[in-house]
Amino acid sequence: MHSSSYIPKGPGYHLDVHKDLTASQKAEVLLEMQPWLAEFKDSLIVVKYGGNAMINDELRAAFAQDMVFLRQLGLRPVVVHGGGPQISEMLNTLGIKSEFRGGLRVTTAEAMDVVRMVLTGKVSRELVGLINSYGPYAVGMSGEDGGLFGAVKRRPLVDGERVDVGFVGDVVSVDARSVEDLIAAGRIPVVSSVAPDEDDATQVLNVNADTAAAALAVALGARKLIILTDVEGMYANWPDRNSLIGEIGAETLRGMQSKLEAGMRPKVEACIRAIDDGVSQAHIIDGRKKHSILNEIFTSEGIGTMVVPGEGMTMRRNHE
Ligand SMILES: Nc1ncnc2c1ncn2[C@@H]1O[C@H](COP(=O)(O)OP(=O)(O)O)[C@@H](O)[C@H]1O
Ligand SMILES: CC(=O)N[C@@H](CCC(=O)OP(=O)(O)O)C(=O)O
Repeated sequence: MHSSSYIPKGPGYHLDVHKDLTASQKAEVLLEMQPWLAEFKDSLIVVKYGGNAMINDELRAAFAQDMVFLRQLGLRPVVVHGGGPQISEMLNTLGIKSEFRGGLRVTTAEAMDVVRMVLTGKVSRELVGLINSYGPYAVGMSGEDGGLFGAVKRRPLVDGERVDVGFVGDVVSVDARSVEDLIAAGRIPVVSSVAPDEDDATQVLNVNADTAAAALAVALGARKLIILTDVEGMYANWPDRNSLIGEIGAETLRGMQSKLEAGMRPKVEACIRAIDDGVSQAHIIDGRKKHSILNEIFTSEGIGTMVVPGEGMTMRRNHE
């Protein structure tokens, strides 16, 4: 059960939250949205919601509300979710050991069952339920449904060597028709990153959710890919907090790729892949801040790190 103090259900709720603003200040806030609403109305936006950004009920509720709000404003959000910490917790409870290599979970057959159960059976169900508590739009599906994803086994480079990480896949084909059908019906598709193995129809593979989100954004011809995570964005000199990147060209980012630490690596790879294949903006933003996605889309200064085609880099000043 969620406490009623933070679930903004009724129209009266916001009156209390914004009691310190005058009527004209409230109107100013709404009006700042106007040019961005004109720009992004009807836009298809793929949002990657990471496990580390799902850390409490309040954040999860705010995210669900944002998805419904975007949909009601006429945008077309599609959610691809992760659930790494939730998978680790379940593996731990079941006494199954798991480790990461090159940012990917080494996935045994036994662990794969748990990955599928947690992502499709638990995280997806909870997210769909929460979104639908604000408006009945969300429909959950996995990369296995309607032939959405096809994947092949992935062998990442770790310290210059190819390593076997088990049943881990990379998406190599996307048939987005099932997702497009849902969008056309006014739904918010909520996709979990499990995909059938193209080399063995009886096997499913564990796909990093950043990778899956990028592949889907490309296949749908999305206007934006937005990756929510547990940092403010990408830092040029991690962990120097004064080095938060505001905007960066994909070519410049490509040159920084080899020096990146785990965690950020799949996100940067996903952003570059999306931009290379026609998505015009990819963002890494802070999922620990409530409604960060609204700040990204509807304010002039935006939030977090934006990746665009080409070269160059500007830093983000005056961030919190
Ligand atoms: N250059 C960087 N900028 C920001 N974060 C970085 C960087 N390099 C590594 N990281 C790490 O990446 C983490 C985000 O990845 P991860 O924990 O896998 O998130 P998620 O669960 O949202 O997918 C950050 O919390 C941070 O520790
Ligand atoms: C291959 C691989 O590592 N898969 C991820 C899938 C979930 C995921 O990506 O979750 P986050 O977005 O929360 O990190 C895993 O098993 O944790």
